[in-house]
Amino acid sequence: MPTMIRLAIQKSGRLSEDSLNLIRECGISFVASSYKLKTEATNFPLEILYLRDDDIPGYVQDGVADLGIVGQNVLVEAGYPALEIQALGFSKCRLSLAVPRAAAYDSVADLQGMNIATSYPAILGKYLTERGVQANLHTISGSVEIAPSIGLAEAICDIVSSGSTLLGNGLREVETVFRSEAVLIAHENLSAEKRELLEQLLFRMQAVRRARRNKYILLNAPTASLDAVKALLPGIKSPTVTPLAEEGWVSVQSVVNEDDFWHITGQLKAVGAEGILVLPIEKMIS
Ligand SMILES: Nc1ncnc2c1ncn2[C@@H]1O[C@H](COP(=O)(O)OP(=O)(O)OP(=O)(O)O)[C@@H](O)[C@H]1O
Ligand SMILES: O=P(O)(O)OC[C@H]1O[C@H](OP(=O)(O)OP(=O)(O)O)[C@H](O)[C@@H]1O
Ligand SMILES: [Mg+2]
Repeated sequence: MPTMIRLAIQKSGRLSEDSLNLIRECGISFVASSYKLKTEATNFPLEILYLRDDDIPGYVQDGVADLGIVGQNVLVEAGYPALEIQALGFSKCRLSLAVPRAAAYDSVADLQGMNIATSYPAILGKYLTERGVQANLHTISGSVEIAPSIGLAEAICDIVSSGSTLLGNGLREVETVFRSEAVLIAHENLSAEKRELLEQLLFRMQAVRRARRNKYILLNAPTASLDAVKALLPGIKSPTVTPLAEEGWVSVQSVVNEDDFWHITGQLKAVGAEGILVLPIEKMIS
């Protein structure tokens, strides 16, 4: 039987959709069903396991799964940070300490002796110890933000993204303990065949991620402005320039980084560019 590589992803939750999208954008097809907890891809030797995210680091550490997609918060809390091989750029969030809105708070030293509710006792314990603070950590597995209002704790440490859960529960963020995003993790001793499959997957993931960070840009410019346009659009090697049917004009095609895009577009217009079109890129291979 040909070698298959086994990837564990979250069954349902904050990581699920982006994990499935990433696999699909890598050109891997499979039938996902909410009942089947294991599927095989039809066009790549990949088996997908759908699990609770907390279980994924342990399964990959033990080699039950070869690969996994999980938040760094869960990976570090489980004690296996060394399994990380690639940050994936989604599910970005932070683990923060928060106190009731009206509570006085100057510095982390104010947490000395307090009861703090969290689902991340290992990360929080290390953070407090490094700062010489001793607190009583109460480990709860969810709805942590409720703890102060029901008298369970005076502070909490939980995941924050927009901050609306804190706001809705009368809490204010006072310290960032840890920053997290989704990562690809791998078992440390993969066979040579599985390592080769991992390399192929990483190559595809990098092409997808580079494509997401860049846009394809097409524009018309007066030939007299070409040097100024070229200086703004370095492209992968250099921009493609073709003459237009109208004398004295050229069409320019290039790739721009999403972060620089609006800034560069303004400058292109200022040097005479017209008819600027911007298109998404599906894959980008260097
Ligand atoms: N609000 C958020 N914004 C961005 N990322 C988040 C947010 N909340 C959680 N995450 C990230 O997504 C991961 C999964 O979050 P989720 O809330 O789905 O976990 P869960 O409830 O523990 O799921 P499971 O049922 O699989 O145990 C978290 O560990 C974190 O890395
Ligand atoms: O800062 P915000 O944007 O409000 O996000 C933070 C909330 O998101 C997560 O919970 P989620 O909604 O995933 O529910 P869960 O507790 O069931 O995991 C996390 O546990 C926080 O409660
Ligand atoms: Mg979980």
